[in-house]
Amino acid sequence: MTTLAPAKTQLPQVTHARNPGMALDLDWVASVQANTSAIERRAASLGGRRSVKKDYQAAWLCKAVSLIDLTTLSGDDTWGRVERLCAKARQPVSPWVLEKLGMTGLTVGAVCVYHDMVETAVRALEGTSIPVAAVSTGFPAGLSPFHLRIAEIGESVRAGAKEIDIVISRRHVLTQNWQALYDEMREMREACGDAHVKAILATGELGTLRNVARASLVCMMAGADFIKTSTGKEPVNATLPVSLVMIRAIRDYQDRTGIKVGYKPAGGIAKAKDALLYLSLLKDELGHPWLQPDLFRFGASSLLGDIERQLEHHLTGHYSAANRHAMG
Ligand SMILES: O=C[C@H](O)COP(=O)(O)O
Repeated sequence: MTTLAPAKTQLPQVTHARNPGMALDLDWVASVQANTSAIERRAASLGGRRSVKKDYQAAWLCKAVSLIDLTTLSGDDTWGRVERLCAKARQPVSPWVLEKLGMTGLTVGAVCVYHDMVETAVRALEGTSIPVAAVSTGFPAGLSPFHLRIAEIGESVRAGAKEIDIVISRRHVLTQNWQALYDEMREMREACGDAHVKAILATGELGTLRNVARASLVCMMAGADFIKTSTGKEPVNATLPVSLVMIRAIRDYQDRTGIKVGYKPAGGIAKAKDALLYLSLLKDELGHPWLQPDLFRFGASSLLGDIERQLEHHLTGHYSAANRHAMG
């Protein structure tokens, strides 16, 4: 695996490239393979290696911050919690860290909340360019009546969400009903209007890596702007093997259509070193264009806390008492 070179200190704004999609190509879907043992071997080889030289680490950790969809998706979310999250999204790391690194204007990629919290988040982020992402469509199971899932997307867009994270019907994948998956995704895409759409595959519930690869492809054909691993609520969420499969599906889709689709691993990514591993994997497999918020996000509720601790350690050589306490 190659190491990451120094990260640029000037951070780009989020722009939203769109995937127009294409007609469902069932022959292409049928031809998709996934060699599980080769994928698992490759994923295992990634874990043990340093992905970023020590000197570049702080800048890359800040880069990772700019790629986070800072998330709260809990049944006990309150408006106050969402407002605090948005304050953190505006200023994710201390000003002295940015000053030391010669950076300005670092924010997270987006704030991700349930539909009910969209208006609060939009208000709390006023004056910034940080988009609000809503998990709509009966998140996390996606089993509410279809017309209600479509209506929920419309409500979230009207409330100000610029990004909609939809969940697919896992049963369409498990029964290999690619037409149904395509039609569902297409209709959800249309309901999003100008909002950016991320398709959550819930890969931990799809059975095989081949199913993950095929579902990725069908969602991209139907116009998903991003494909996302998980809701964070499945027993198994983002993993490296699943990421390899989805990233390679994105690469194949781009090779054939010229269209770049984004990738969002989500669920259980809580360590700074894992974030760097994902960035390194992305650079190896897709190249630099994907290391930007319009083509890559981490869906994460607690990653930022660990990145802050690692930045502090990196820049001062020690952890403060507060951070030692937070680490347990
Ligand atoms: O989409 C984001 C995930 O729900 C976040 O999962 P996490 O709480 O394990 O970081």
